[in-house]
Amino acid sequence: MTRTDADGALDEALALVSRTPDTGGAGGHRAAPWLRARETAARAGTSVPARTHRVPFADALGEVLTAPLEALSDLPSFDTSAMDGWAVAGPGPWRVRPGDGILAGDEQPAPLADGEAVRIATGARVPADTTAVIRSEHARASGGQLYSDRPVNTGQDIRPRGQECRSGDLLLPVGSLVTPAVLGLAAAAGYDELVTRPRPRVEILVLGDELLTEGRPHDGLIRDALSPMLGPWITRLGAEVIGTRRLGDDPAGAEALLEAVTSSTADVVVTTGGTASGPVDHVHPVLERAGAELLVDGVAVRPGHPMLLARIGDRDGARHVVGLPGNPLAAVSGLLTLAEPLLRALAGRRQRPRYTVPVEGDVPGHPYDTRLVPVLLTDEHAVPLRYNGPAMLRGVAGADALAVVPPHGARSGQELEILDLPWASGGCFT
Ligand SMILES: Nc1nc2c(c(=O)[nH]1)N[C@H]1C(S)=C(S)[C@@H](COP(=O)(O)OP(=O)(O)OC[C@H]3O[C@@H](n4cnc5c(N)ncnc54)[C@H](O)[C@@H]3O)O[C@H]1N2
Ligand code: MOO
Repeated sequence: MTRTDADGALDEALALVSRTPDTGGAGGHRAAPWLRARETAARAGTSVPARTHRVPFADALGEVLTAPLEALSDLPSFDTSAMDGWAVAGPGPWRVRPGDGILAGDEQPAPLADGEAVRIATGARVPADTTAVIRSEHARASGGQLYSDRPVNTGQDIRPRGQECRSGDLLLPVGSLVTPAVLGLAAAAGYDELVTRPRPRVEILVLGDELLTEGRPHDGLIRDALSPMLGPWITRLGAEVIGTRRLGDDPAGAEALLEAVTSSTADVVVTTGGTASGPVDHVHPVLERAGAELLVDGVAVRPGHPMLLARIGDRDGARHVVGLPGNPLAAVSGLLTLAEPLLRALAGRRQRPRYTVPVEGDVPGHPYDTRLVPVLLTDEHAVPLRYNGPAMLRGVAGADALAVVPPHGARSGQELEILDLPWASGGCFT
């Protein structure tokens, strides 16, 4: 890049379309501070009453429990050998019981007599009156007698019934995220199905006449970069995407948008484009016609400042609309600022813990607004990436996270809040 190019790209990244504080791109409405916008989105989701369903394990993965996970039996449900070796009763040496010994899954074995030993496998039921299990590598059998190489402690290598839990114990509370480990625990505790909160349903509407669905850009037309990106991204945020549709900028597109925001079966309608105040920017007028309440109308963040969040209907039957700006990195900014906290809350999930990382190198800031900048994460630093202009995906496509840069920028080494990208955090089981 020449210096002039770099300056131009930076200006665009900062999107200095408005140099006045507190005005968003959305028709001069007051822009919400970035952090407050995220909190508003989270609160909007929390205010929607939770639904609940009973589903097989595969469908429960990634949802949260709406009923406590209580043990359906003691775990372990019988006194269990923790090692391959010998079950013994009383002090040694011991008489070896003839036969093959006891394997995992066998019926309850006959009790041991005092001074008796029987071969036993890991996971097998220990006979009544067993006082200890001796590992095979610590014992010698010879002439029908068993000898231990080392002192034997009462109870050693026996997992007593109920060691992990008693039947009825609370294993996990309501609100726990169903992870693969939770599925394992639930299976061990005797469950076949789980009672969870259904993931929020999302419909995606991509607005714009200039969008091509295949081939190379030509004649002023560009490829739709958002349809391929948003569905899988929103799925990884823990939602169920019920469809992605493209709508034109003409009156028919506006009517279809009105129909969708007023009667979609989705909990959340995500739109892209049309958030600004251009001649064919339909989102605001349509939301007004739909009687929507604008919860966030512009955010003091670059890129993405015209993003919005609206609610249609009362709390019990509320549907939310997240309006993402059309510029692709601005849309990513809206996803992380509004869609993610809203969807987490609607899914009953905790908001992600906040954390900071020192940034490598100085980062220019916007005079009034927060910036979100794609970064790579090393062991020590967040390294800002180039190609972070609002219309560019080149930076974020190679990024682990976005760094939150406060107004006026950051000095090298300054701690910046980090928003992990869903695939980098690896925290999504969808
Ligand atoms: N007078 C003003 N103009 C603009 C302002 C402003 O404050 N005053 N804000 C600018 C900013 S910042 C953004 S971001 C955009 C937001 O615009 P819209 O949400 O109305 O989006 P569009 O105008 O429809 O598109 C903007 C841009 O993005 C391209 N785009 C749209 N959809 C896609 C897609 N699916 N894939 C790839 N690219 C897409 C579109 O072609 C435009 O280039 O408004 C600025 N203007
Ligand atoms: O620059 Mo705009 O802020 O791309 O959303």
